[in-house]
Amino acid sequence: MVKAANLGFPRIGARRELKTALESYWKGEIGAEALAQTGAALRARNWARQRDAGIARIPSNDFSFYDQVLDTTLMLGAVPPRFSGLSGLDAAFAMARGTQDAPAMEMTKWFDTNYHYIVPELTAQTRFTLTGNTPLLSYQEARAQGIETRPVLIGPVTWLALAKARTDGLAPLSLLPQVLEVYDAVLRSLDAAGAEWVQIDEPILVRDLTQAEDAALRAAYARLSRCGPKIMLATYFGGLGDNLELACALPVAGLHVDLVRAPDQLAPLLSRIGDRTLSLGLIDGRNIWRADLSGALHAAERAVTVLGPDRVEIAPSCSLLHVPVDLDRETGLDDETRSWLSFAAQKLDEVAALAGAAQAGRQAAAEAFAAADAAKASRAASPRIHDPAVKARAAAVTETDHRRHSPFATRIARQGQTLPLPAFPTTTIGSFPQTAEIRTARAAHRKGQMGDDAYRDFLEERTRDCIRRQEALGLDVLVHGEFERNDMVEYFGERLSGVFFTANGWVQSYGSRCVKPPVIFGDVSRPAPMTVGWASFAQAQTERPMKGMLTGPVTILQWSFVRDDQPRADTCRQIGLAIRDEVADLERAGLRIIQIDEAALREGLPLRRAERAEYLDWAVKAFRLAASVVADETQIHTHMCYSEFNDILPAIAAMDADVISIEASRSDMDLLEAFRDFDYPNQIGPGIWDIHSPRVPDAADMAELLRAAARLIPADRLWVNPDCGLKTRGWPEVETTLSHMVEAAKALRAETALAEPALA
Ligand SMILES: Nc1nc2c(c(=O)[nH]1)N[C@@H](CNc1ccc(C(=O)N[C@@H](CCC(=O)N[C@@H](CCC(=O)N[C@@H](CCC(=O)O)C(=O)O)C(=O)O)C(=O)O)cc1)CN2
Ligand code: MET
Ligand SMILES: [Zn+2]
Repeated sequence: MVKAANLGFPRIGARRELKTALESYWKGEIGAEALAQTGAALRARNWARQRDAGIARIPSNDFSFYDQVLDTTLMLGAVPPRFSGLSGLDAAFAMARGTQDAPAMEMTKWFDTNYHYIVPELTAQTRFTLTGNTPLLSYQEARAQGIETRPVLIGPVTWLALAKARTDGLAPLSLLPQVLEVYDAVLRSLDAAGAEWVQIDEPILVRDLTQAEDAALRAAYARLSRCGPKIMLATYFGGLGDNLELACALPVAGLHVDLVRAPDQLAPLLSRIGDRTLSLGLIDGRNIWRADLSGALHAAERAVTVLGPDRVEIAPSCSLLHVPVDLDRETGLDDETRSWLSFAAQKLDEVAALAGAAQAGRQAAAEAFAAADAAKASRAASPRIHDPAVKARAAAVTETDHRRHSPFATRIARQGQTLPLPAFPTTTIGSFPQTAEIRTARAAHRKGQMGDDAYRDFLEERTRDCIRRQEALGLDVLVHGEFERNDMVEYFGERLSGVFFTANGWVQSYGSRCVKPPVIFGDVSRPAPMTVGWASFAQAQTERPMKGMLTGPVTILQWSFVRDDQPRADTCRQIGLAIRDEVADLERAGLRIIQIDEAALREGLPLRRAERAEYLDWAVKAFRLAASVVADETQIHTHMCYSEFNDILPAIAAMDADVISIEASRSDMDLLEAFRDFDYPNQIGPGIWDIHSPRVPDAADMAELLRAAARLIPADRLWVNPDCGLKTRGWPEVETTLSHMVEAAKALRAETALAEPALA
């Protein structure tokens, strides 16, 4: 029988119950017991919901209180010594968030998603021991509720490939044998407990593999296949490509493949899969469009014809972690829009309908198929999607639209005249604390309990206060604080045509932090200025330069759910034009510095090297299209966080921003080596404060980071700033740390004896 399967379900909860519980626990408002209960209730609800939807292969161990990669690190006992003495959840939270004595572990993006994982740290001293068998506990917990599950583990080779060695010359993969000891024990314990299958995720199989990774995969599965449970080896976020032979040679009982991103791999798989079970990832786990069930059924039927029904599973393309929980909570959408959409809960129904139809024909799920066909027809024809004026403008874009008037050297000299700044100028990345007071006021305004005038007065008051505090701290380039914004992408999504937003479409980004990605469904344009009012208001409050603050086209694209009926490059160019209009209006309003954040540029990089040049070409062009409208005197900044920059430096240089701020503190400025090696020509602000940790660094720490930076980058090109915006932090730590940061900048100015011209 064709089985309906799932690879993972969102754990944050339809009402973000986990977020609330975690943040209350961290504040000391609830105890460990209450937090554990919230977790258990979410797991129970998710298992029951999947069973009720008709899912036969239900995942367990897909839950995490913070991050599943971190949980794997804990399971392996690979806890860095600075966290020793802590155990269980408190160890996990200390590793993820840092403590005053122990800086947090690094955090970075999970493949090409906006989900962040905690990077495993390995040294020559790292030893592996099974510590806390959560896969087993979770399997038994579900079983006690009468639900048979397929435990999920991150594969040992992917875990090692994502790890970072802290000992020179240590190759993480050389530790595979020790790691496999632990996996071996876990799998045997699951076997003894009665688990027939386990799901092991090896998404690195969709990347270009090194020879060492290839060999590690062969060694790992030769061993793990002998531990008892049948292994469903899961790959996702792309096609197997030239790793297809390898994947089909591994001695596993089943293989899961992503047929949304790589539909063409079905044919070669059917001829090479041998006697394995094939799990068809046909329902998009990365987007929120209702599936084209009829199209998907063709693929499913081909597989059933070749393999027979017992060796076919139907599944989402990847874990449903990356989509919101339940469309039923979106009561504000019109019927047409709603008919186009599917969130995690609806995707379970789609999987079940497709499995039913693959087994017994489409009449077995006639209603679901009729609704899917109708939605497809309506999206193809809807006049709300196509705007001829936007298409014409995008088609008329020329090469010169992507170019600043003069090269960087000329621009920076002109900017120096109109914008006198000291050496090591200090600034922040944009947002200041989004306090409960601000969120409550926004919620009240949204519900109509606070009028427009009162809300504006309140925000003006907060903005003025923020500017006064920055002046008092002695910062050189100020920001308005972004208090009017719920999120740096959602705010723009709410103001652009061709985009709609949801009320509860939350997706986990890291830890307790969630985002509500806008939905780009049609041609994009800017009906009216989006930020000019707030930027002008802010500039009017101070003599110092104020940065206009925008989110760039690539980041808006990457952090939204995007229409799948035209190339992403085309959508991105339309957004680029909308932001260009905003940049022009900000300059006209008197802003001399404009920051265009491209935090997601690296994240959008295709996982396969062969596809990267094309992406970087259109992504950089969209940024330049947005930025190049200004005069030489106007300084363009950009900002990126959580990025491995090494492989995209030419593209970053090609963006030609006058100043870039980057996340660098958790990696101790390692990142800057790449900028030095590439001879990056423009100005850089390497972050010297890890703002994702509650830890408050002192001035000496930050000065030390600046000295490290100054050894790599000429001092007259360095800026001083945090890693990222300060929205998640509280005011006391912000004021203390920024005063330390200003002190560190002054220390460096004194040491390097660069002349410090007075502020205009
Ligand atoms: N889209 C996006 N992706 C990103 C980032 C980012 O800033 N944005 N930053 C990087 C790291 N990721 C992050 C993701 C989220 C947050 C974050 O702070 N998220 C907030 C939610 C932001 C938001 O949308 N806030 C809304 C809604 C807030 C809310 O929950 N309101 C309550 C009511 C509040 C009250 O009464 O107190 C409700 O609606 O129920 C607002 O301010 O208006 C959170 O999880 O807490 C930070 C970083 C990478 N990816
Ligand atoms: C995730 S990048 C954040 C940039 C934004 N300007 C902020 O400061 O919050
Ligand atoms: Zn950032």
